[in-house]
Amino acid sequence: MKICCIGAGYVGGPTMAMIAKQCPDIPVTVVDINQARIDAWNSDKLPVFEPGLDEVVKEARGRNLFFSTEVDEAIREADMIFMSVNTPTKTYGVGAGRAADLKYVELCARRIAEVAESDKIVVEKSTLPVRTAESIRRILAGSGKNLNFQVISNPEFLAEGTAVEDLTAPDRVLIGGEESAEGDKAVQALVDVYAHWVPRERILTTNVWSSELSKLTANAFLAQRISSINAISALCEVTGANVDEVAHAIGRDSRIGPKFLRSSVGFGGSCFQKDILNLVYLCEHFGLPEVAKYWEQVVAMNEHQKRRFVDRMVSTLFNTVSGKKIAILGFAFKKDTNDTRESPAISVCRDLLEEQANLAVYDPKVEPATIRHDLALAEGDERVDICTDPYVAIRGAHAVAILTEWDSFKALDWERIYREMLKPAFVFDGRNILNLSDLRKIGFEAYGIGKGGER
Ligand SMILES: NC(=O)c1ccc[n+]([C@@H]2O[C@H](COP(=O)([O-])OP(=O)(O)OC[C@H]3O[C@@H](n4cnc5c(N)ncnc54)[C@H](O)[C@@H]3O)[C@@H](O)[C@H]2O)c1
Ligand SMILES: O=c1ccn([C@@H]2O[C@H](COP(=O)(O)OP(=O)(O)O[C@H]3O[C@H](CO)[C@@H](O)[C@H](O)[C@H]3O)[C@@H](O)[C@H]2O)c(=O)[nH]1
Repeated sequence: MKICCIGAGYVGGPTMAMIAKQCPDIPVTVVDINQARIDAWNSDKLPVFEPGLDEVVKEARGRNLFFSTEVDEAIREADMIFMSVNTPTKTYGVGAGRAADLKYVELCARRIAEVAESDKIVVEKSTLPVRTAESIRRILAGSGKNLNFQVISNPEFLAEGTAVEDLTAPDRVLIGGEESAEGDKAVQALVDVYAHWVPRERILTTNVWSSELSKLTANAFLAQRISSINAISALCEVTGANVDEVAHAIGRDSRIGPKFLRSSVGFGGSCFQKDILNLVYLCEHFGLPEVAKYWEQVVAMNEHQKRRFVDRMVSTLFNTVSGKKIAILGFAFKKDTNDTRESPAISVCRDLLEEQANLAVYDPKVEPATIRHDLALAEGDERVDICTDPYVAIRGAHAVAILTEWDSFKALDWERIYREMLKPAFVFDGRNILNLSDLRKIGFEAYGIGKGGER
């Protein structure tokens, strides 16, 4: 058995590194058209920051894990091909702003159809709309070759920042296949790969459509929990209730459970918004407008939460931030990642710039070039200073906004920060990681999400 994975991104790289680590008997080649990315995977500075990933890659790379740009060769040699390419929201034409753009997936399928010389199991690892396997099958069948192509679905549930942990001990692995003898054989081949380290009872097998739909559904449910608690946070702020206490109290009900109830400035990341919009589009496509509207509200509430955070900052800062220095702590969409895709920090910073604030941004892992790109800053734009030291970012600022829950922010010397800020010194904790009453004792005017301000 030989494995190839097309797409060496946040999913392809870590998942294949884990398979290679756990299955030393299986050669795994990860290919990508992006030469710089492949070079980085072959270097000491991996393109993806994930705790524990360096060790996993170092153990397997060169032994049975390879990164390459030789896409055709890897396809030809493999028995099983994972498609782990990006599936962003479509920005043009029919379904723009909602539907998933499947052009990269289709290109992969066409490439496989063109160069394959033997039977292949094609695994959908990318997140795809339900029934994509049908299109892939048709494209593969169009090759006119007398080969057996089995298309199975194996969505990935890892979260960034905990990818290695999630891949080492997944809650479940989901594999969906065609309901036929050939389909069962293909599913079994992938079950055998995961069974190297995942307990058999955690490997779920379903039909292919259930598997595809379960991925979108899982993300919709997860994001819905955040939007639900964030909706309640707005009510907490005007009533004197504390959203952390409410979350704790409801989470103790075993039917609700305590996880994923952290109120925040809003959810980010490359998946939640994209996947919900994809679900919304599918519902509309299948003539279910009420269902579409229901899920769309999860995204609308998230937009509202981000905007509400900025509005609260501006109104608290005497209704203007024009010309004021605001320190931004954290730019990644969550801690322990250098990924900024759909990070709430992007919209918060853009809105503050719109209000003519000057920003000093510090993030321990995000590259300055990424921040400049995300904020669409022109060369020499002096409104945003990207700092490598949090104390420099905060010195002389009117306010600090915490936008990512990096642990290091809790350990900062807040007494020193208070001394070095303008007074009154405001803290807006968009992640509820700081103890507001301690900050108030120091002298700060401190605000959290879902908590009243200085009283
Ligand atoms: N990021 C996550 O945490 C996460 C988790 C679960 C599922 N997913 C899903 O996994 C898929 C991949 O996500 P990602 O975050 O890894 O994306 P990514 O953008 O980091 O990586 C995708 C890679 O595919 C490459 N690629 C695109 N077309 C190609 C082609 N024709 N041939 C070779 N390489 C090609 C790109 O160059 C890129 O490096 C998406 O469908 C996403 O929704 C992502
Ligand atoms: O209680 C919470 C939990 C998360 N978040 C935010 O929600 C976003 C997403 O976080 P998380 O889900 O942990 O990270 P992702 O890497 O986006 O992972 C999600 O998206 C992936 C891609 O589809 C799935 O594989 C994962 O299962 C799913 O958790 C981040 O901005 C978090 O800060 C909150 O605001 N409150």
